[in-house]
Amino acid sequence: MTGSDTTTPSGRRTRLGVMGGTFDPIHHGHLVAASEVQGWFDLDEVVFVPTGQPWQKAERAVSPAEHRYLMTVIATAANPRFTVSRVDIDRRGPTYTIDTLRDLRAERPDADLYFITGADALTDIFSWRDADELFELAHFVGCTRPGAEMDPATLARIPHDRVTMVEIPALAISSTDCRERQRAGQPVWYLVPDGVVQYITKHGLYAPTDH
Ligand SMILES: Nc1ncnc2c1ncn2[C@@H]1O[C@H](COP(=O)(O)OP(=O)(O)OP(=O)(O)O)[C@@H](O)[C@H]1O
Ligand SMILES: O=C(O)c1ccc[n+]([C@@H]2O[C@H](COP(=O)([O-])O)[C@@H](O)[C@H]2O)c1
Repeated sequence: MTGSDTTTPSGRRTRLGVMGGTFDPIHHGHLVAASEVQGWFDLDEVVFVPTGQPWQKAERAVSPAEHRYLMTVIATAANPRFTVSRVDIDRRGPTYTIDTLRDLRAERPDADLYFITGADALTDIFSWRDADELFELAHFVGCTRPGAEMDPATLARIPHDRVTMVEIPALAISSTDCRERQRAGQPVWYLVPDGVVQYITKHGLYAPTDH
């Protein structure tokens, strides 16, 4: 190993977790998953990357990117290892993870990338753009959550040294559930960080008429 590619005090390459999501809104399931994977792989940093245009969610209205970006900043602000990137929201057009990983690699050539995703999202990975190339750019970490186990046939198609499944504490929270609760006037306290509850209220997100 040469001096130019070692950037941590221990001499190993930097490990950068990448947590991509629509985050409409970000919730404690996302934060626990990122925190667990950070510890599991001893990641130096986890960068949260809100999607610009999530093309596979085109059938439903998604909140404006700036709202989703700011809620992600609020939710991650207290953790010194968590950061937020604008690469996907500042790129025009549909968001593809292949572009996310290329952009982050250009920004951080010193780092090994670990893309963190839910098992449900990982099950669909061969429908993503340039799927086979994704595994050359990052190690994939699939988080299982209740009701979202990984399809074994899909798992078998991923190069075995480029994917790890991690069982995280069961947090059956989804953004869909948070939006529906807010629309129904039910509390979202403790499902999302306090600052995100306040942001949702302040900006009138997920109002009853807003579907
Ligand atoms: N409770 C959870 N535990 C672990 N991973 C999760 C959890 N909720 C979401 N994820 C994962 O986080 C990533 C980003 O998720 P996303 O922003 O789409 O949230 P979501 O709750 O699945 O949203 P929606 O209900 O709107 O589809 C995805 O890879 C998803 O699988
Ligand atoms: O690259 C693709 O074609 C692709 C298709 C669907 C989802 N993704 C990524 O998967 C992550 C989770 O997406 P989502 O829609 O479940 O929030 C997020 O980073 C998306 O950009 C990527």
